[in-house]
Amino acid sequence: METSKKIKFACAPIAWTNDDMPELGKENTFEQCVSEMALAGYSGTEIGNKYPRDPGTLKRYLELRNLQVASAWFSSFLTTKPFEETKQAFIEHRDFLHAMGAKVIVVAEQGRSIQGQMDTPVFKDKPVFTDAEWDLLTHGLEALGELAHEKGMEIVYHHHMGTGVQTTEEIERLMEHTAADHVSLLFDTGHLVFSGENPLAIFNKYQSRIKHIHFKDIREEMAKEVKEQNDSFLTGVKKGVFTVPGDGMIDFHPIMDAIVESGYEGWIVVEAEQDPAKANPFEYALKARKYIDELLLNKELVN
Ligand SMILES: O=C1C[C@@H](O)[C@H](O)[C@@H](O)C1=O
Ligand SMILES: [Co+2]
Repeated sequence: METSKKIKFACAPIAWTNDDMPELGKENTFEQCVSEMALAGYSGTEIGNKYPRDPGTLKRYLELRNLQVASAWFSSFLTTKPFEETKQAFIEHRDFLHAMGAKVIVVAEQGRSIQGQMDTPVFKDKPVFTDAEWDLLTHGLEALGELAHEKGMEIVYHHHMGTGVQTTEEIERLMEHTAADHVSLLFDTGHLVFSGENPLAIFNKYQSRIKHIHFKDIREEMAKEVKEQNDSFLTGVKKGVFTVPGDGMIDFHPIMDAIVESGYEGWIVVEAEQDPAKANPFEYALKARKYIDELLLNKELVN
């Protein structure tokens, strides 16, 4: 089997410092984070709160370590705020990512999201969008897609636990009601399996629209406990629901095979948020890199 060299591997800073819960990893510095990513064998990074926001400064730190910017998260509020507010914030984010050389912009709708609420049960109380909210979301995303095109970029929509686009049906509705050339999809293995979806089926169905990938694994017992005990998303993260690929219940072999066979070109980002005091980020980044190398074994590299 052949692997395009155009698949690149990145690491997300969330394993070092968690932007959703800044107390997790507050002792870890930006320079430690990017140095350890590079040392573990990754060629890219996403962007966290501790990263310098000035493109020139950030480039200098990253170039020293041969790291590129894969992308960065953007929270949209298309269902709950006037479009202009999301638009202005999006343009600022787009321009920063463009200056950093990224090609895709991660977008996740946060209208009525419970992903940041410490005490709201993630399985019981996730939002379910009304028809009117779906219209606001799909039309707004298409408009953001057009704004991204102005800079030769794409938006990649991040389905996410505790939001209005989490389940297979919700992802399908989003894909069916948005134009393929305006709205692409981010494929996050951890969120799909945590939610009870079939990641391989989603990948196979939407491979032509998937332009960014997050790899994370699930500790099965913890996921079960979060559901049974009505925990929030953040409590789940603290308990250790997520871990790096190869350390949990997901078999990444058929997933990697499907990605390679599809001719995917872009980033695969190892993004496994857990408490850095319990799971040393450098150790886990290395572990994931080793597992990915095993997944790619016997796959011939071509240009
Ligand atoms: O891509 C992501 C960004 C994080 O902030 C988020 O909570 C995490 O779960 C994720 O998948
Ligand atoms: Co993700």
